[in-house]
Amino acid sequence: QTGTVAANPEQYDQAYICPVTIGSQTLHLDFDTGSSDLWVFSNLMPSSEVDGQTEFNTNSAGATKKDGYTWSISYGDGSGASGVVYADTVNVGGATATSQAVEAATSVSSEFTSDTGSDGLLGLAFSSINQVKPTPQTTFFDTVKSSLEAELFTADLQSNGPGSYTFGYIDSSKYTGSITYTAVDNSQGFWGFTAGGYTVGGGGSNSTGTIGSAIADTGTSLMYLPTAAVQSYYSQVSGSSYSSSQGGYIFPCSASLPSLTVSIGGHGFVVPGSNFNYSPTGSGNTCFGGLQENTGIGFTIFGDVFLRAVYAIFDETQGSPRIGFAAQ
Ligand SMILES: O=C([C@@H]1CCCNC1)N1CCCCC1
Repeated sequence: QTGTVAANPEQYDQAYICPVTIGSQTLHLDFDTGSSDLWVFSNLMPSSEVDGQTEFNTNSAGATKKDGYTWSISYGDGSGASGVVYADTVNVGGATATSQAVEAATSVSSEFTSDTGSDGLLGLAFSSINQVKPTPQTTFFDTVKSSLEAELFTADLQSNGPGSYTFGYIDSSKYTGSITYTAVDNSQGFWGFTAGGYTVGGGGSNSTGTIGSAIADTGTSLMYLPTAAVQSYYSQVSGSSYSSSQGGYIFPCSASLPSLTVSIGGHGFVVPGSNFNYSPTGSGNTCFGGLQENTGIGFTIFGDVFLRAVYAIFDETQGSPRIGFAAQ
């Protein structure tokens, strides 16, 4: 089988929301290659924590409670959720898991309550970091992958308009040129890979550094690189500065933004300058940068700002996982 589902950006491309059928309900979930739990708003939650989201009905005929199973997850951005576990049928654009662990929230943090466009998350990292106790559950991809035409999924994220995720096949209309594959280190449960040198701007203003180990995270809005690369980038942006009040680099919204070329698997991938204007700060006609420092996170994260510039293939067809990128 295969699946194809639209990936709809929230405001400022903050996250990408996809329709998922669970039993007879359709919920709109944030697909996240940086975590491994499929969790949903549910009827078990206090109404004070729900602001218009669709609630998974744990009393529906097809939902089977997994007695004694609980979950609790904390994300790097400080948000979190917790609850209990059911099994139900989950259909993502035609790819169907007949008995998928659906983690029904009993409580969510304020960040999720106020994210009114999302009814929960669908984790696409590795099942080794699933947070269900006493027994970790498989991700949707792990549950269905043996039934897929090919054991892979792809992400085509667009700015301000629908992109798509596919399960089981590569859509050759989504990219140009060839796909460059590189090995994945999943020892920490993420789609980890090694990135090489970077160049700011097309004018050969070459950097000397390399980026090193990184993760591909569709659930992270921005791109977080080592300080040297980030300072090198913003040194080419007139009027840019680090704002402690805004929590990152900002610049005049009228600034000209250079591209950033990153070498992965020996191929240079160009992120256009426009990708680095993330959103207005709300003051002084300044804008918040889509490229920020990775200090304090513990990871270099290739989030949506980077992923919008490529077609990404999350591939387990070779036995060992690999990730592929192609220009789009
Ligand atoms: O919790 C997260 C992110 C938060 C946003 C959604 N994706 C997961 N981390 C980033 C990857 C390393 C561990 C922390």
